[in-house]
Amino acid sequence: MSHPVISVENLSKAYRLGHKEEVPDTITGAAKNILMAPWRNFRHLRSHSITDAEGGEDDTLWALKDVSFEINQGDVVGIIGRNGAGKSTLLKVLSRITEPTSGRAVIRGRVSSLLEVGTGFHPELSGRDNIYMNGTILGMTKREIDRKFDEIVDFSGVEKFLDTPTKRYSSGMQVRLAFAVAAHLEPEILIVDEVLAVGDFDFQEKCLRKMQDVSSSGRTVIFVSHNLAAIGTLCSRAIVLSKGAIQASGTVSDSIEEYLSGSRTKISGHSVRCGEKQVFVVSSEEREIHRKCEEALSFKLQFQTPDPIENPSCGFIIYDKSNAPVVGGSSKFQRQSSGGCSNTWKLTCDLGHLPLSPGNYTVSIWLGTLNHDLAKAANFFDITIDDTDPFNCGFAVPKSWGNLFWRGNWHFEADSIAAAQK
Ligand SMILES: Nc1ncnc2c1ncn2[C@@H]1O[C@H](COP(=O)(O)OP(=O)(O)OP(=O)(O)O)[C@@H](O)[C@H]1O
Repeated sequence: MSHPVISVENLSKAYRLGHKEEVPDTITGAAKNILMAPWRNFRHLRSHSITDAEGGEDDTLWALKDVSFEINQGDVVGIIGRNGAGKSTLLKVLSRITEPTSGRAVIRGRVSSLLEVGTGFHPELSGRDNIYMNGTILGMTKREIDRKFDEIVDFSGVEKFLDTPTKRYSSGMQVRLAFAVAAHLEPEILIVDEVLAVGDFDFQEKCLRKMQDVSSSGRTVIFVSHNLAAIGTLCSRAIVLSKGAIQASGTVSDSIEEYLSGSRTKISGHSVRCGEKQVFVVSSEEREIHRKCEEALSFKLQFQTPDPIENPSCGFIIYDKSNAPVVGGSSKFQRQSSGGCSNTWKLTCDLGHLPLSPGNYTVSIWLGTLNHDLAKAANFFDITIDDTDPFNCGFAVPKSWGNLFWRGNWHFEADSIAAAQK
């Protein structure tokens, strides 16, 4: 049976605003940090009591506030949250790069982490020396590192620069080597912060595959990313952080749903499962569209797919309150798509001046390619048409007309011949 390898209890981390904490950018610095921790904590307690005595903590920012969770051996856990939610701070505490202000994180196993660019490398040492230094810190013998060395170099693609100090590497090269080192040195727990933001598509793919390999060999992976589709593909569960606290924790699908629904920017979203572990994330800019009759109607979607797709297509059906379809359309039937290949797409669908009668409607959407279905989402967003007198004539459109009203061109002519014959 799997047992907890990480137990986080009431973990909090405060930063003083305007007093940027020095975060070590090398493993040696991190080791020094750990040795200095008791002294810093003592200083922190003193400064806290001084601040309290002065009656204010206004300059304190809680990057993490009372966070508790457990992670079992073999779990692959995604950490998601908006910018500034505390994700990187949590990973830094788990990697012992920074000390918590209160609470604790108990880690059982050898941790290897890929945090911010440059963390974990000594800038003056060559790529080669950094590989050996990291392996040694992880408790590996020289022979063990020798065995992994070629694989690391091959994965990172920095062979030509192995004897160059890493401070001369581009940020992309540093991340490539750092990920290769972190993932190949057989850690029991692999912690990775947003590796997918750097590097080209092939490298991102390679990283995801490597993390999958690490997890399938029973190791624990903790992975921070803003790429929700990648989190869905890789992780078995997810934790959502919001303003330093846990907003949700559970299955990836539920957590992503919760994350998208809690958005301050009013982005609504659905994560739709297709296949075993694949999560397809779709978000719309508005959850409720309010329009006047015949006012131009459009909707915008963003979607991420686990694998890149070509020629995406979108369809929609608008339903009335009794769930009867009113009208639908599809870019596939109109053979309108986009060239290119990507796993992140933005779409604007312009419906023009659709003459919907006043009332409430729901919209379901379909996404796919010209040849395949990818996902369907019912009740994706609502449309409310909220004026009752589109003709501006003092009469409401009767419900009995149905869900569409029509603005025809009416030509009346007095039929004078017929009138004369009477
Ligand atoms: N070394 C530091 N000194 C002072 N404040 C910090 C420090 N590191 C982080 N913070 C603050 O703590 C909060 C949480 O930051 P953190 O980097 O953990 O967020 P995040 O969720 O990783 O964000 P992002 O998605 O943008 O990377 C932010 O308000 C940030 O400004």
